[in-house]
Parts: sequence; structure tokens; C-alpha cells
Amino acid sequence: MTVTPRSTLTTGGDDIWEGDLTRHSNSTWTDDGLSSVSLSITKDQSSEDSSILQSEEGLHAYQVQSEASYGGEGLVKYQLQQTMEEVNKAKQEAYKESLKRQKAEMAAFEAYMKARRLEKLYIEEKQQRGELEEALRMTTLEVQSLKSQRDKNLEELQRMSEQRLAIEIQIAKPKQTVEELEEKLQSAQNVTECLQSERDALKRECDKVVIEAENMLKAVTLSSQRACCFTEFTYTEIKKATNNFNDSLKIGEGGYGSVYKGFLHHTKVAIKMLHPDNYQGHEEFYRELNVLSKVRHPNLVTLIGACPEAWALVYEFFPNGSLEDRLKCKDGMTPLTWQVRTRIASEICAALIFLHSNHPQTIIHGNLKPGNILLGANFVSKLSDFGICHLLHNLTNSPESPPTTLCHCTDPKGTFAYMDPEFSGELTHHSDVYSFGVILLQLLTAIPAFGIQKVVQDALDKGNLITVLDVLAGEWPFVQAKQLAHLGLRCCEMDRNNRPDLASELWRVLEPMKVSAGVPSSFRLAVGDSGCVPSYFMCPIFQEIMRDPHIAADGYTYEAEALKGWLESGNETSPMTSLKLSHQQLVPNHALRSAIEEWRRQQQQQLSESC
Ligand SMILES: Nc1ncnc2c1ncn2[C@@H]1O[C@H](COP(=O)(O)OP(=O)(O)OP(=O)(O)O)[C@@H](O)[C@H]1O
Repeated sequence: MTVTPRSTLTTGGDDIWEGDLTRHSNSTWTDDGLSSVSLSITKDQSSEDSSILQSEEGLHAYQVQSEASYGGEGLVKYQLQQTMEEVNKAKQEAYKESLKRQKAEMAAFEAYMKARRLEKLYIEEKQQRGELEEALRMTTLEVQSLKSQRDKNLEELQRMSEQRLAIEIQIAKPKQTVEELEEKLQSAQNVTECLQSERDALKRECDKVVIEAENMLKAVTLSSQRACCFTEFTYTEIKKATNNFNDSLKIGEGGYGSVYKGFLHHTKVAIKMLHPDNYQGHEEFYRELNVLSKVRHPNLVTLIGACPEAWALVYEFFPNGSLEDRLKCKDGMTPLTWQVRTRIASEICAALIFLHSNHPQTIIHGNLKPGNILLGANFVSKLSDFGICHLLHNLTNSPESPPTTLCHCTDPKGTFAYMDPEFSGELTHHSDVYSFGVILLQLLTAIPAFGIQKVVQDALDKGNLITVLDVLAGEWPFVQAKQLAHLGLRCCEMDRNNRPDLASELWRVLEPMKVSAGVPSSFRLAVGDSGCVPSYFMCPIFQEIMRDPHIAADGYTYEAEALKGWLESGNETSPMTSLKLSHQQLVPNHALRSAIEEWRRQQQQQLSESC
């Protein structure tokens, strides 16, 4: 290979090679350098050779000259030897020169190689520099774009802070308004509190006045009631009648208080004393007095009198206790026959129809249960305990038609198992129908009230009603018992509107049952006597409207004169039941008397109006 290097090599600006060389060599080049070198120097070879030639020519000239001068062989030889030595010397010199040149050549070559390596490095560096410059350019671009983004962000930030400032200003305004409003609210609250305390003071004053007025009204009512409806007893009389509230005379205990058996004016009575802890008792006292002094019915308990001083109510005494006691056969009491039970069902139904159709105020009993059905002589049943009953104004309905929509809003007060499950603060006549249904089922079965509907329903479904009928009642006529069971269950319907109507549905079934049960029919119930004299105003003996009604030992009310005559003529039995009377004392029936008088007044008024 022939290499012609450039005249000047520059690395980083430094000259590394100078000269003008022409060389022939048999060398092998690689990128890393020279692997083998075989150089022949052409330029100076000619001058070397010429000096050798020149030496040989000089030797020859010398030989000629010395042969000429000395003409002898020894001298020539000597001169030749001298010359040869010189030639050898010259050759050695030439050889040394050649070696020197070769060395210089090698140095030059090495320098060249170095220059090549440097050049390569330079190219690489240059390439790297280009790449770096490109990267730098890209980075610069990126930086510029980031800068512009940053500028934008800064602008946005600036805008946002301006907005924030504006919002803060806006917020500050409502805050101020809120503070102002709060101040106003506070002052309004202060005014309200002042007004409230004034109102409370006024309300207290008003309540006081109302209570005073009510008390005055009650006092007036009481005094007018005293005059015609009941006898007033003193506390001393009550105390004496109960033998100083002797426990042995206590016959019952209820929500209102204790009930004592007692003797007042030689008459056996039941005295209901208010329990000291019963704060609602005063209300109940007036309510019961109010109802029982105005409403009369043979199957409603008769109130004989009261002792307002002791909050005591005095009733006719019921020797046969309550229906509850009887159904439980308490203290070995003889059980009630199915006939008596049937009659009791019809009597209580009649009493309820009477209460519900009362005019102008419908009366909802609200606490119907066997404990509040008292049994007099011959087991005539009477509804008692009107302490929580409700009077609903019934101005639109006629006296005969029971109301369908009237209701009274109250807290639940009755006994749970007898309470209308639909009761949600509204008491209507349907509530009494429900309780009556439970009583009907109890008359049939004598089992506890709670869950009785399910027991009877199951028995009916299985066709074995007979298994749940109270065997102590005797042999129930099965068809009648089944009819009563169905009636009882219908009364206990959850939905009020599905319960039967007492007057149109129940009474139609119960009245014929009562007759077929063999109960004396001479004492007709008021139900259905529309336009006529109520049957219970009539004396069963004289068959006239009573003027001085009195209760006899058999529990029925007679005209006093008629019964006295009956007894004086030697009779010791009841004119109604033909059974022996336990005693011959008569208790005035004030309530019935005032009802008759009121009825008479109305009749006269109607008569004079029609004239
Ligand atoms: N006139 C009466 N003759 C005989 N016993 C009576 C008489 N009145 C009440 N009793 C008996 O006293 C018991 C309690 O009476 P009553 O139910 O009237 O009291 P109460 O305090 O009104 O009870 P509650 O409000 O819880 O029904 C009755 O179950 C009954 O056994």
C-alpha cells in the first residue's frame, strides 16, 4: 500500500506533521496502527549510492595515480587496502545514516499514526459534540417551552390570585350581612323570649282563671246534680259506711282506686274511693258523675250518690261481683249458664247501642271488659266504670243512629287485650265493638282474652268449636254458639270498617237468642222503641211511667209505691224473676228519676211548640 500523508496534520490546531515524503513500503495498516512495515526510501538512496560510487571512482583514480606514481604492486595493494577501508568506513557511515533515516521514518510514521488516532478522536469528539449540541438544542427548546409554560402558569396564577381576591371581597360582604342578620336574629330571639315569658305568664294566669271557672262550673253542676241526680254524702258517713275503710270490706281494686262494700242509710252500697296517687282521678270523678247522672239505662250501673270531699262515688251494690270474677269462678262462685251468658251478651249490646246513639252526645265507653260488667241479683248485667269514657258531640245524627265518623283523640287507656288494635289516638264506637267481640268470645269459652281470637278461629277452621266452649256453661246449643263465635270474631276484625254494626247486625242476632234463652221478656230494652216511652221508664208492676223509681234487691227498678205494695201484701219474691228477694230495702234511683223528669219536660215543650 502506498500512503501519501497530507502535508500538514492538525489536531486541536497543533501541527503534528511537516514535510514532503514519498515512500514505498510493504506495510499493513489497521485503524489501530501499523502491523508491519517494509519501507524503501527512494529520495536519498540515489545520493547515498552516488557517494559510494564516488568513493569507488576515487579509489580507482587513486589506484591509477598511485600505480603511476609508485609503479609497484605493494604500494598499490596498500593503497587499495586503504581505499577499501575508507570504502568500508563510508559504507558503515552510509549504513548508520540509513539506520538513522529508518528511525526517523519510524518516528514520522508513529507521529502519523498518532495524528490518525487524534483525527479519529477528533471526529468522534466532533460527532459527540454534534450530538451534544443537538441535545443542547433540544434541551434549550424544551427549556423554552417550559419557560413559556411557566409564564402561562404564572399568568394563570396571577389571574387566580386576582379572582381569589375578588371572591374574598365578595365573601367578606355576606359575612358582614350574616353578622348583621345574626345580630338581628339575636335581638328577635330576645324579643321572642320576652314575649314567650309574657305569654307563659298570661297562660298561667289564663289557666288559673280557667281552672277557677271550671271549678265554679263544676260546683254549680255538682250542686244542680246534687239537687236532682244523686245524694251527697259526707266524709264521716263514707268512713262509717266502710268501717273506717276496713280491708275486710274491700271488694275490688282498680285504676281509680279501691272499692269497698258498705252500708249507707241501711242500704248495701259499693263505695269507690280515689287512690291518693291517682292524679287524674279528679277528672274521672267528674266525668263519671257527669255521665251517670245524665244517662240512664237498665244495663248501666246506678250511681246512688257521691262524696266530693273524699272523691268517693257510691253505687248500688252488686252481690254477684263482676263478669270477670264469674267467668273465673273466683272464690268458688257458681259458673254462669249459657242462658245467662247469652242474656248478658244481649244486655251489654243493648247498653252499648244506647250509649253510642245517645243524643246530643255520643258516649264511647272506652274501657269495656268483663271486670267492668257487674252482675246484680239474677245476674242482670250492668255496665260500670265510666271514668275514661268519652263524650262526642253528635249534633247531626239522630238519637237512633249511631255515629260512624265521630272519634276522640286520646292516649291509650283501656286494658290491652280488649283494646282496639287499630287505635292510634282516635277512639270511635268501633273501639267498643272490638272490646265487645272479645267479651263475646270469653262468654263462650271463658279463656283469657289475650290471643282468644286465634284460639276460636282455629277451632272453627278445624270444625271443633265444641272443644273450646266453656263446659261449665252447660250444653250450648251448637248453632247458637257457632253464630256467637262468628259474631265475636267479626267484632274483632283488625280493620275497623269490617266490624259489624251493633244495632243493625248484632242486636238482630242477640235479641232472639235472649228470648230463646228463656229470659223474662216483660222488661223490654229501649232499643227499637223509637218515638215511644223508653221501656225502662215504665214500672214493671204498674206499667206506667215511674215518678219515684227505686231499685229492689233483684236489681230491677220499680215505682216505689208499687214495690212497697207488692211487699206489704206479703210477697218475698221478685216480681220480675219470681226468685226470693235477699232483702226488702229499696234504693232511690235518682239518675232514672231525673232522666224521666227531663223526658217529661221535653215532651211538654214539644207539645206546647206544636200547639
Ligand atoms: N257496685 C259494685 N258492686 C260490687 N262490686 C263492685 C262494684 N263496683 C266495683 N266493684 C268491684 O270492684 C272492682 C274494681 O272496680 P272498678 O273496675 O270500677 O274500679 P276502677 O278503679 O274503675 O278500675 P279500672 O279503671 O281499672 O277498670 C270490680 O271489678 C268489681 O269486682
